[in-house]
Amino acid sequence: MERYNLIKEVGDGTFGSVWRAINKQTGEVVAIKKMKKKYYSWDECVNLREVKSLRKMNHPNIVKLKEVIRESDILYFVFEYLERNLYQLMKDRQKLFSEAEVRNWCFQVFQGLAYMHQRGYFHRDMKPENLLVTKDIIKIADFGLVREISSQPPYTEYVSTRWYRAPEVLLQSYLYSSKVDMWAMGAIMAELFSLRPLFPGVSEADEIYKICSVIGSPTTESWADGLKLARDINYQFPQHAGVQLSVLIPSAGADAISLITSLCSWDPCKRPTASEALQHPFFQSCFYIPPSLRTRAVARAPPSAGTRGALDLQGVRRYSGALPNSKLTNNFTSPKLHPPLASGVQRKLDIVNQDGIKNDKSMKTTRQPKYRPPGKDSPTSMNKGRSGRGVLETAEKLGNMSVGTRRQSMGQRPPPPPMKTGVNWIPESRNFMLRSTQQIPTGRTFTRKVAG
Ligand SMILES: Nc1ncnc2c1ncn2[C@@H]1O[C@H](COP(=O)(O)OP(=O)(O)OP(=O)(O)O)[C@@H](O)[C@H]1O
Repeated sequence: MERYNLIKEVGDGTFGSVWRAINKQTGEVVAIKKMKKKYYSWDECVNLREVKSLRKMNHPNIVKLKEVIRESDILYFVFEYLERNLYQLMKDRQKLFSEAEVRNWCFQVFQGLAYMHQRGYFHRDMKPENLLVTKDIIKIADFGLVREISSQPPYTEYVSTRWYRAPEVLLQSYLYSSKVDMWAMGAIMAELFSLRPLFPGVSEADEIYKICSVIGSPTTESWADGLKLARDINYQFPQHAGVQLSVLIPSAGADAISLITSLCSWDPCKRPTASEALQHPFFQSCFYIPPSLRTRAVARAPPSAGTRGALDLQGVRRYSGALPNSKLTNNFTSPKLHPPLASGVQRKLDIVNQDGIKNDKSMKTTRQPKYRPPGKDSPTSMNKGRSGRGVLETAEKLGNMSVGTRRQSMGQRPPPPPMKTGVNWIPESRNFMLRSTQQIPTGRTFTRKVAG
């Protein structure tokens, strides 16, 4: 760690604090995540999901893990640095993003997701804070909860941040899939358009209530498996007709509404895959630029979601035309805006901003209340879903609360050193190496609050 100068703490997550740092040798700016838990052997470290999955991923829209360092039983991840996360961008925003901006970001994120899912992983904690942005480029970060698709269910940890949590996870299905990331993307897309969360539940039960209020309660047609899942735990969905998303998100065009609708389908099977989403008409004006061409492209066009200006790039493939399925149809029927949806949400943010200034004021935009997303439901970030709670307890909790509450490039590297205690390494795909340091001071703690 003596190779790095730590500049400033830029994030404080469940598992670690993140610092902006500079590599003294190369001058490169990096992000260093100092894990909160202690690691007493390398074996423990290499088995971490974040390490195992990120080692295998090399994609322009997935944050690069450059190096892993273990020193004095503290584990540090060295990532490429990105300027801001999407939540920070939205929080500071005074006017709505243009559709072109939303399209460009989403196109890139879906490319990252398509790559990840095709490589056999799903993220499980997609949220604006985990999408990092530098200029036009957006990358998926935080692989702490990533899962191998081939891993055997049941998945007993209760994952993801509430507002972006898929209904099957809320209902504690043992069998969820990469489609949980697609649900989250629907919610994130809507939020990018409106600068307010689509399903801002204040509890798990309220989360389901909010979802029902917006997309209408599930039916046999829309999610037969979900009704069965609910029956199995003795849970009754609150009954709502739903609203027109186009009314709720007036700044989104018809194609965007169609894609959000499709992503936020009750039934995971009815949500498009990431690759299918890339083919949606919403992205008709986007051009896929293969990663190998992106360095060349970057000087002339946004790197991942090319605009028409990128047409002359060699090797550019155009996605166009509608998907040949009915999943993309907006099938909302009720024009009635449910009262909770109109009320908005008031939250407080208590976090250090980019300039290191602690901000605990209520966040407000000119158009709607600013907000602070919830943390995960437990301090450890994962609730032990079924292991700590029986299904009856879960149903009771959901029932009681819903009814009546209204419901990261390194230069030349030496060959990989042997992995042993006290030796640091860099993932194989990016070469390994190790040093030692003590430079990261004990992390300060920032608290986040959700007001009211
Ligand atoms: N590569 C990076 N470049 C710049 N900032 C980063 C980087 N990685 C993380 N951050 C910042 O640190 C925050 C927390 O990082 P991260 O999500 O990896 O930590 P975590 O402990 O896993 O958090 P969580 O509570 O979401 O699980 C991010 O929201 C982001 O603002």
